[in-house]
Amino acid sequence: MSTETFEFQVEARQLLQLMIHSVYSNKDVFLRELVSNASDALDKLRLAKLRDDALDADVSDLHIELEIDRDARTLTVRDNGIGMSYDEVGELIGTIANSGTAQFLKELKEAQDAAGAEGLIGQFGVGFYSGFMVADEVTLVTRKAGEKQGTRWVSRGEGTYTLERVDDAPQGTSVVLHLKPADPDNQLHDYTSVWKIKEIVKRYSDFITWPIRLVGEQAAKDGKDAKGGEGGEGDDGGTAAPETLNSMKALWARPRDEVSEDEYHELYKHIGHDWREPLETIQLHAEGTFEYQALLFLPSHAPHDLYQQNMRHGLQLYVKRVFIMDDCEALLPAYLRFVKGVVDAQDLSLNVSREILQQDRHIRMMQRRLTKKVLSSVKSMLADAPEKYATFWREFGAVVKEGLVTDPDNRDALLAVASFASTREDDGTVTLAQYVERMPEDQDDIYYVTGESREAIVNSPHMEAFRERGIEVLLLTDPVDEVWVDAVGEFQGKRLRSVAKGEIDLDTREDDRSEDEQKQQAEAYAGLLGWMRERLDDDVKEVRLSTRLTRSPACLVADADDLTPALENMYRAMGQEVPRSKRVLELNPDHALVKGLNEAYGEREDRAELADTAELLYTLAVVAEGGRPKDPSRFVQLTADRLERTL
Ligand SMILES: Nc1ncnc2c1ncn2[C@@H]1O[C@H](COP(=O)(O)OP(=O)(O)OP(=O)(O)O)[C@@H](O)[C@H]1O
Repeated sequence: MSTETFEFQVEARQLLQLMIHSVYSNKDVFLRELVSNASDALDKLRLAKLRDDALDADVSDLHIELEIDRDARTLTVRDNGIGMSYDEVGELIGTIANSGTAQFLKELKEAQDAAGAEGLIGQFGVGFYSGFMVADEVTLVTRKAGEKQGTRWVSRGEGTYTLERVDDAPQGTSVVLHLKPADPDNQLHDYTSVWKIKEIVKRYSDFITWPIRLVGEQAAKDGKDAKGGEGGEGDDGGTAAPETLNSMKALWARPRDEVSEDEYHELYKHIGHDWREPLETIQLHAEGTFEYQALLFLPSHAPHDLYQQNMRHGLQLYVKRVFIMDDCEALLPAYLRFVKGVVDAQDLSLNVSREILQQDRHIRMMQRRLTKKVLSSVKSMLADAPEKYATFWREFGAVVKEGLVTDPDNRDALLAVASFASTREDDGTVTLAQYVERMPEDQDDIYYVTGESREAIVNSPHMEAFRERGIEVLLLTDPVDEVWVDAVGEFQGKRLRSVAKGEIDLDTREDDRSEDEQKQQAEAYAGLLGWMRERLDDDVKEVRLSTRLTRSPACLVADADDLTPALENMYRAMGQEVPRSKRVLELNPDHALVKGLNEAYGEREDRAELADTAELLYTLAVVAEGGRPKDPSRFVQLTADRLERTL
């Protein structure tokens, strides 16, 4: 058979280099990764056979084998699972499909220290490549279930790999690692040691639901040594039955006090494809007519693909201990798509499909229950483990808030755990309940401001009167914030109000201007305001005096039920037609520029010059809220012209 040589895709090559020069200090985990892949392959074969009994594959003794050959210095990880076709090997092993990988590699390069790199590496599909941490050559032989011919893949991890068709491949996949010399100073242990392999399996893969067997001469020999026998050269001991190294206990079915945190964490890493510890473990046993067990994990970091359509969900569905599917999106609402774990149901058909799940009444009940359980766990974190909660909310808050719009049934539970940056908090966040609690008695509404970043909004003109009066304002900077505040509307009877919308009437609070004075002022400005409205007719629907401003000359506000510019843009980005809504220009009657303009308006007949100033004032308001002037060069020209006159 001919052997073809191929080049790794660029990203794959970069990742391999990282593996070879090992950014990851704990090299033992390579075995966990290979066993994890083998276990997935067995799950897939069992399922494929279940769906198609005619599939030419033997599922009578599905298992994983580990074989040590000390003389050849090889360790083999073998499964009799689904296998891969010739093309699949090239696609799956030669390239990296994960779109976040480029981003990951960039970040990895930027991560100065090894700890940072270790943290990053766990998020990506580097599983198989981790073999190159301990081996200088890897050979993979595989045969896809139902196919006659197999494939051999060989690589030294240096840019190329070879592929060759083979006739005598057994069912499944075997990965032969040609081990590097042991180097204990760099945590590169001797992986031909039976003791070491047993230890690693016990630590990282005990819960794997398939038997992991130690086979071959070395196993028998060392096993005998351990029992006190002479062992030694020439004793082949090959007749001993293979030993199963893992307990295979489904962790989700065991009482919580019998399982250590470490064991849970290893399961999380297996199903979550994450090398880091989870933030929280949540267990649920539902008894009754529809029985199921769930073991859910909240990760400690948001994955890179959290906002991508094809994001890999981390929920696995089992039916009576049989793995049915990965990425089971029907079990939790989309706003909890980052939750990983296992749900094992007793009374579902093994043939259940995604389409059926979407409509199944029991699944919907399960989804409701699991959602409530996750939200109540977050609530407990908020109350009892504020730092954990802070991490959770920093990583996932923006996604969870989607639920405020899409899941009205759980809105109260979501509002109870949601928290927000605020003008009163430098780093931390405040919940709505806390906000209301510390609101002064004469304040009726909950105020918020939306925008791209804290820096961009905290000093916006709209905030001036609030700052002056010490009124707390929530700083909402996630795109979804614009949407949920409208959908939710109020909390504990208090309206949620944007500081940039509608007329803000802070006058019920002690005001420094009497009503008479206000009236006089209104009359004094009436002419200017009317004239400006006409001049700026293309952009604004009203020009009025402001109660918001203390330092800036002008700002733009929307009417209470108008869309904000950010929302308009969002709808347009989604392809919806929305008319551009004109806004209201508010002027600060205490600002010298506005006063001067009003006087000039009263005195001058020729208003051409004033019209330019009015336009400038409007554009300043646009710029102040982070917008772009409609005609930037004209704006610069007008400004430069006026600056020049001040010299
Ligand atoms: N033993 C195996 N049997 C069958 N297919 C395998 C085996 N090992 C790997 N594969 C295939 O190769 C793909 C890539 O494996 P790899 O370990 O690089 O990443 P992964 O398992 O998808 O992700 P992660 O590393 O995050 O677990 C797998 O998704 C699987 O389709």
